[in-house]
Amino acid sequence: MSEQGSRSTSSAENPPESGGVLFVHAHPDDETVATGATVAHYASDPSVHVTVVTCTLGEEGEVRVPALAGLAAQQADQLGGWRLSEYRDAMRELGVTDWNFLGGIGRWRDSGMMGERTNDHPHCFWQADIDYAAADLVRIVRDRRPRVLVTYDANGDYGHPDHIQAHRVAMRAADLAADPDWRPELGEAHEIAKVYWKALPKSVMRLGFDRLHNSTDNPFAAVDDPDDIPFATPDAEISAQVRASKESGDRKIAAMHCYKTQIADNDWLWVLTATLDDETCTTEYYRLAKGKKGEGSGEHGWESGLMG
Ligand SMILES: CC(=O)N[C@H]1[C@@H](O[C@@H]2[C@H](O)[C@H](O)[C@@H](O)[C@H](O)[C@H]2O)O[C@H](CO)[C@@H](O)[C@@H]1O
Ligand SMILES: [Zn+2]
Repeated sequence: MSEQGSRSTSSAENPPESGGVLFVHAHPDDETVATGATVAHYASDPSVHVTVVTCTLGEEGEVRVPALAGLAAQQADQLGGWRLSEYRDAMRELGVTDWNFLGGIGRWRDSGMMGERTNDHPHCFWQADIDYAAADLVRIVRDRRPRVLVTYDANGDYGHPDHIQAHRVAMRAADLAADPDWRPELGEAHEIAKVYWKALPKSVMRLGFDRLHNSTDNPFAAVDDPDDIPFATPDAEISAQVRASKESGDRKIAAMHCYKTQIADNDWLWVLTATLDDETCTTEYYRLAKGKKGEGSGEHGWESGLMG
């Protein structure tokens, strides 16, 4: 039994070098919104062990359910516990049993948006020493021995401090886990074969940008040209396109519905989901940051999965 979740298979059923995939995310809901269809896809594959590590409880988040407003950080400061319950429901919808919080539940606090006073909180993730925080992830890597790691790029996708820190800690842990001379008491060294960063192709960004143009809750309302949106990736730099099955897509949507405090019923994410076809919503993209690209196909030679 891992610290918080329970491993779906014992190491005997899940030999160390089998196709394990480790997702490292910053807040409860990122694993679903950013990679939920991919997580559900592999969680349904008996030959792949899925491990999710989330770095904070999301204590500084907004509360988009009026009746729960009192949970906010500036009031009862109980949002972290509430988001933990949302997270556990979402894990169930995605079919993930091996879920974990970095360093244990509550170890690292949500840092708030870049530049906010909360970035200085002594227990926030943005203040974490990288090697110190990475040690807990090395322990998980050396125990689960995944073939693939998925996290964010160096900008943390969109520049949130916890996302940037999740990238730094995940990449550092991948390096340290492979070094047999580094903290051998944390387990036998293990080298992760492939590292992917979640990515959004510019072509998909443009499609979403146009569809959101008339939405009342449009986070990109001030942007004139989708090419000015910094976190989209040129299609040619994308390595993998994971087209999830309808079942995995349905699991992603069900998991998104678990996060009522973060994704309100009128949220732009639902507007986008409603206006795009199912396949666009449940197709997720990745850039290969380390390792050998598997066989690709189509116009861009994209891989269709991560485990090749
Ligand atoms: C998707 C994600 O990473 N969400 C973070 C983010 O949430 C944003 C924040 O509440 C901001 O104030 C809002 O304007 C914006 O709409 C939200 O996406 O930052 C939160 C605080 O660190 C974090 O809890 C949330 O998970
Ligand atoms: Zn986040």
